[in-house]
Amino acid sequence: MVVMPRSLIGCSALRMDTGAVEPASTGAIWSTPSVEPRSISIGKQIFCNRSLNMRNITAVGFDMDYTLAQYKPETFEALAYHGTIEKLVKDLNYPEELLTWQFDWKYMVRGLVLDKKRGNILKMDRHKYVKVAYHGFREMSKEEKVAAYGSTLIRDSFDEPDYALIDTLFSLGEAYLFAQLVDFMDNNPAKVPSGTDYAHMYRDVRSAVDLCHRDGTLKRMVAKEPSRYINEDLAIVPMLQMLRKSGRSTFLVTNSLWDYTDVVMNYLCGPYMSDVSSSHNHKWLEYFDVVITGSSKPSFFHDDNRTGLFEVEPDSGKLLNADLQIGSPRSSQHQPKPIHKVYQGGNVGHLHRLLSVASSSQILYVGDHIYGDILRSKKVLGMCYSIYNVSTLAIATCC
Ligand SMILES: Nc1nc2c(ncn2[C@@H]2O[C@H](COP(=O)(O)O)[C@@H](O)[C@H]2O)c(=O)[nH]1
Ligand SMILES: [Mg+2]
Repeated sequence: MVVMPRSLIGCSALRMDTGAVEPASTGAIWSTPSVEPRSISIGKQIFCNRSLNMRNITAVGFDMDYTLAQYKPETFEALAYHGTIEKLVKDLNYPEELLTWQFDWKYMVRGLVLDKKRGNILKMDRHKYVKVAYHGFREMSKEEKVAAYGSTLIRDSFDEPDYALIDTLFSLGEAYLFAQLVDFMDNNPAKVPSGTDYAHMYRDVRSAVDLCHRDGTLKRMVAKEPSRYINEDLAIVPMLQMLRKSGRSTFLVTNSLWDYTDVVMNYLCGPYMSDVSSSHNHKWLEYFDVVITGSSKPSFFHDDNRTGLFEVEPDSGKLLNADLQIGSPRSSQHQPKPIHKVYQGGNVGHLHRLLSVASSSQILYVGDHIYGDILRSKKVLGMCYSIYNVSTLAIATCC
């Protein structure tokens, strides 16, 4: 029997496995405590909002970061948090005392919304009614909430540019830092750079976080010691093997670039590979038919996306022009699969050709990002999409 990888089950499973005890003061404010004790651990429960006939699925694909690779928030998000503070202090003139701040990785959860202008953190229901609102770390009264967000009849869109959605686990650190900065500015207005308001602080945090992802602050550290930042998951390889044995193609589409993807996937598939010591061991590629790195999701899923596709030479990382046949694939029988399997860029049309699938409805894609991985693809293409680790729930499939 193949066990569902922990990475595809939900982050609460991950927390339980670490043995961490939830402090009463944190983590609970955004969620309703469960009334009954569960006899089955959350890591083994399966949730779904509709069924999917796997008989129609010929290719199953995965996102990498926070889908196959479950980062340890206590180390990975803390790294991002401290890296961001360093940039705020060194490059953007924030006071040095920020360097002593600590990050509570259990405090924020996905699904929250930041009100950039007012410095508030909101939890709302599906009708966009603000249920819980904090200004920094202070809970707002009902009167304050009504004054800011109106009565039940008037709804804001709660969207960009005035609001930011905390919709990936990558955003937990920046949401926490934003709340800290709001409190800090309220209490020490003279200590923040002049002309700064809440929205300005949010922009500073966002650009510092963005830089941490781009300049190697995070990826260099993960590459040095993957086990410190990523949970080992022994169920990933058997799951991929099971899918391939069933005759389905498997693929990876990630926004990470090749060098980092290779590090992370080597680590995740490492226990199943004979020689993980070699940095040029790309044995993990045998578990996939196609690997697309630097995919720039969500635009990867736009049907009008004209981003070029490159072949990646795995040993050197060199990019070569990819020579794919033009035209749409007609049927899976007539299209020989290309022999190269690592690519950068491209779009969903290239993916179809590489997999030799004629229709998006034959593809199941598993991702963690509700907008980047799921909504975009489903809305634009009608691809068969699946979310496995949405918040602490697990599986939602939609065709
Ligand atoms: N430049 C930025 N990159 C970011 C940010 N948040 C996450 N990331 C990077 O995106 C990919 C996600 O890959 P996927 O496998 O989930 O498609 C990974 O490399 C992250 O480091 C950001 O704010 N800015
Ligand atoms: Mg991801």
